[in-house]
Amino acid sequence: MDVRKLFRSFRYAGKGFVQTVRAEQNFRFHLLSGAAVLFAGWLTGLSKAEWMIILLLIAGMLSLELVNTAVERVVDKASPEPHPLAGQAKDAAAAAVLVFATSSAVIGFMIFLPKWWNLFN
Ligand SMILES: Nc1ncnc2c1ncn2[C@@H]1O[C@H](COP(=O)(O)OP(=O)(O)OP(=O)(O)O)[C@@H](O)[C@H]1O
Repeated sequence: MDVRKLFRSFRYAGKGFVQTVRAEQNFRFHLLSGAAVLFAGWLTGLSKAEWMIILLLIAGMLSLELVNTAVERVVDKASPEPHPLAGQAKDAAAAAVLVFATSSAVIGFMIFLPKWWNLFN
């Protein structure tokens, strides 16, 4: 196993993460939202299973946003001029983010709302 190659891959991944934080407002929004959900989870108190679901949703959301950014970059490079297929590729990637964000929000409310309800009743 080539350990240097492995570390190089980690470095490239870190670079991609930092570049996306700098360039993409949506990604910064999702990062902040994820941090807010973690804080809310800490305040509310979650079971181990609930923490695993929340962590999976946050990681999934951030990963999808990174892939969406990659699609945008590739499309911009491959098709700088407007083209219906280029538009469809970007719209499909954006739709993937929206589908995951919506289901994550619903699952998040299903976890948090009953706890908050019990807290205030
Ligand atoms: N090369 C293209 N050909 C056809 N339509 C495009 C093209 N580039 C972008 N579009 C259309 O414009 C929309 C917005 O694209 P754009 O790349 O500007 O995304 P954005 O939402 O502004 O992303 P960001 O602000 O994260 O860069 C796309 O979803 C697509 O419908």
